[in-house]
Amino acid sequence: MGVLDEIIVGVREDLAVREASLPLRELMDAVAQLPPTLDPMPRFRAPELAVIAEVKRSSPSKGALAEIADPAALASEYAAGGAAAISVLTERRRFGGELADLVAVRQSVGVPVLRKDFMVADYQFYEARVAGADLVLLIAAALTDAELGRFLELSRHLMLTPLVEVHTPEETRRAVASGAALIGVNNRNLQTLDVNIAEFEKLASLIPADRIKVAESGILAVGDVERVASAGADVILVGEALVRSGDPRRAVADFTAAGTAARQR
Ligand SMILES: O=P(O)(O)OC[C@@H](O)[C@@H](O)c1c[nH]c2ccccc12
Repeated sequence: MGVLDEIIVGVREDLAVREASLPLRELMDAVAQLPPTLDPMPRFRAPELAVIAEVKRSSPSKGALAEIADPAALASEYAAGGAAAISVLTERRRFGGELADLVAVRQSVGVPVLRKDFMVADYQFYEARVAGADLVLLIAAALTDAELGRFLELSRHLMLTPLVEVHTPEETRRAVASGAALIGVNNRNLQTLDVNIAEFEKLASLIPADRIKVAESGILAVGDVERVASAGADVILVGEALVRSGDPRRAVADFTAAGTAARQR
């Protein structure tokens, strides 16, 4: 079993516990009372490179990355640096996150918030919406075509913007065929955890011009930002480099400026 499959086993166990204490029916009732979500697409379509800045405590590949006692404070710094959106990892066992982090972040920033998790059941989408998410991640490698189609539909129904993540040519083809407007190339293979930012360069050419392209993972320095921006990234998703930077506001601003300049060359 690869790392992705192992993570999903744990995700399903944790999900069963939450579902037993808060039934889906109650989440569905709560959804009806919510204000509309924020639409990230206008900013993602702007000429400036967009940075999705991630709140990430640890990862299966690197272990502990940063303490992050106050995710809301970190997110405020990201927003002040010009982040187009904030990603919050809510997976507990391997990434040290929880849904409460997303609730706190939502209350502290005015930009769209992505629930970054392993979405495998309807329940998680209702949960994301009630917690205040505007976007959700759909990992093509973890979903059948039928599931992908169903979750895209459910996202639309809940006014959540889906980010469909791919890592192979075949997954890219599936994501394009699904009609997803926002497609992310994960430079990290989630089964082996190998990272190579050349993955974005390879797969970006398979994504039609009418979709928004996101480069995810392994973007550690300004040179990496320039490289993926030159290869056509509209958006970058960055965790490690920002949580370890010491000055997250500045780091987001620097990446945005470098990527924007590279796009204009
Ligand atoms: O910390 P990095 O290398 O900048 O990566 C951020 C983000 O791309 C990564 O956390 C990620 C991308 N896709 C995922 C799917 C699940 C968990 C995590 C991820």
